[in-house]
Amino acid sequence: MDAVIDNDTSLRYGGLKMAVEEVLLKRQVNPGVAIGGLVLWMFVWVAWKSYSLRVKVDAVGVSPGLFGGWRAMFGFFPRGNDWIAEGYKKFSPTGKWFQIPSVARYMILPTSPKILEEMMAEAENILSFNEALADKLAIEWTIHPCIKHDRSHVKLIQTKLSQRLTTILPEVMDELVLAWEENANVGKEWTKVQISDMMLQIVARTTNRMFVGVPLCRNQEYLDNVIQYAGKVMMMGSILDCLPRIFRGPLTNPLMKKSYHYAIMRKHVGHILRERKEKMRELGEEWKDRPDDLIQWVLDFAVDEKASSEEELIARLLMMNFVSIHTTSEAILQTLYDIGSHPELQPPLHAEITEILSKDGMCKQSLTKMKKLDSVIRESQRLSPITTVTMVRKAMAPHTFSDGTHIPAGAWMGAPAAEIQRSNFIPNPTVFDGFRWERMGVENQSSGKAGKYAAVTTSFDHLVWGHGKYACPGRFFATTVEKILLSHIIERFEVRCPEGRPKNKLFGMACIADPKGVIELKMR
Ligand code: HEM
Repeated sequence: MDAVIDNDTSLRYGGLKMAVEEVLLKRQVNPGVAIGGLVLWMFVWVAWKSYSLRVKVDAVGVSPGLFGGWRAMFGFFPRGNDWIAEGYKKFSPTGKWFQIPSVARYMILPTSPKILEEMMAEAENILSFNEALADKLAIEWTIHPCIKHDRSHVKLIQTKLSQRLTTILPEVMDELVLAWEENANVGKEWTKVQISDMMLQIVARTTNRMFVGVPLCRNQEYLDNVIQYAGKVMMMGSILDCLPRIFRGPLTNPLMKKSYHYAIMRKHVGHILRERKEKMRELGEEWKDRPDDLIQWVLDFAVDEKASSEEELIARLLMMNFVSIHTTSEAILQTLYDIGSHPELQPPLHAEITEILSKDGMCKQSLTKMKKLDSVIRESQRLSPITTVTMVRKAMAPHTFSDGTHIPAGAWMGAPAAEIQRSNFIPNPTVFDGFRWERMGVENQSSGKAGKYAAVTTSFDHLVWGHGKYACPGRFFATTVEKILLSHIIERFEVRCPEGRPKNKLFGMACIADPKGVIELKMR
């Protein structure tokens, strides 16, 4: 299959090259002049973009001089997070905004909670979350235009997936345990485990038990395909986002072998989609016992012929895998690194988990009762969020905030989430204190505010999932999967990080758990 696609790609390249040469020959344009013109055009395009989107907000990370901002763009990946920390420290005491350069654009960051509230409340046609998300991941190219134009996948998560969470628990549990036992080979001796890749496999398989069921969720080719594709959307999306639109179409396939990944999906789910469609046609509303999985949900949510085409249905399946696998796996990895480097947390966690499971077994109520575990998960995400900037918005129209800050159409803004979460609204904010949220929950029990400190609860102080109407709709599912797997590990194993907590990799606005990090496990 790979070879076919490689041929396909080289044919496409060859075809493209010939077509370009033909046009240049016909118009008698020298190729050198054409390349020079293209470079000049790109230069003018970037200059025009920077000029039209300028805002009266202090910049951080920009060195002095005419091309300071441009030079700074290239420092964004290694230093972007340092700039945000520097800007937040400098400007948050006065509630001012600041901006940092990234390769694709400037990101404007308010520090005042009041402005964040205004930003969140603004209508989608003024400050758009969907446009920002679609641009950031070049979603029309990396996945499919239907994802941008029809947000039914969000509705599907909020309704079908959430309703199914309680009933699916035994299946998720079953798959997690099986996947863990098959991947981790740990006995009574301390055993070193490089956990990152293993966690991706386990989460992908478990998530797909819900999405596509058995046996497909255990098919290695299918799993590798959805894992690899999800990783590529993230990486290639950021590259394509930096380029003018006209380059995105021709470059997507060579960069990410999209047609190869779609072909693998067709191979594994194409026949299931066809069979289900046939049965839907045959039985219509009379088909009462239709399967309760993602494949059926995307079929049920498809409103017309185009939306129920194989291509768009596969795009939805890939999108769901993209939003769930790496995010959830990263969060589990970060929590395991924190638990392993704080051995004092393990006896109370173990006691809580064994007591609850021995009384009630694994069910939704048991997971809700695991307050210590919930607290550790929230604390881990607070200090190691998957992205250090959330609530990103793209201005679709010029907008002036209540403090007089004017934002032109096309400018981008977001909340400096990681810095807000490390600020002084809690004691010792830079220290990892695993049970702080459980204690705060107990203190606030009488006022009925205990839920305020749960891992899934968002606020302007806790932005790991975003906040407001676009907050992550998958956070209930993700936290459920996290709790099941972590409680299984803690119940059976001791965990330690012999070389200290593996350090996070900060890259632009991303915060990634060390993929080479090692933990040690020993059966209790
Ligand atoms: C620990 C795991 C996860 C983390 C940390 C996470 C985080 C986020 C964040 C930060 C956003 C953007 C919100 C904003 O910036 O305002 C988001 C959006 C989103 N997440 Fe998650 N997520 C996780 C798991 C999941 C899962 C498991 C699903 C699906 C089942 C999911 C589905 C989505 C979707 C569809 C959006 C876009 C929402 C929209 O378009 O309105 N996420 N997530």
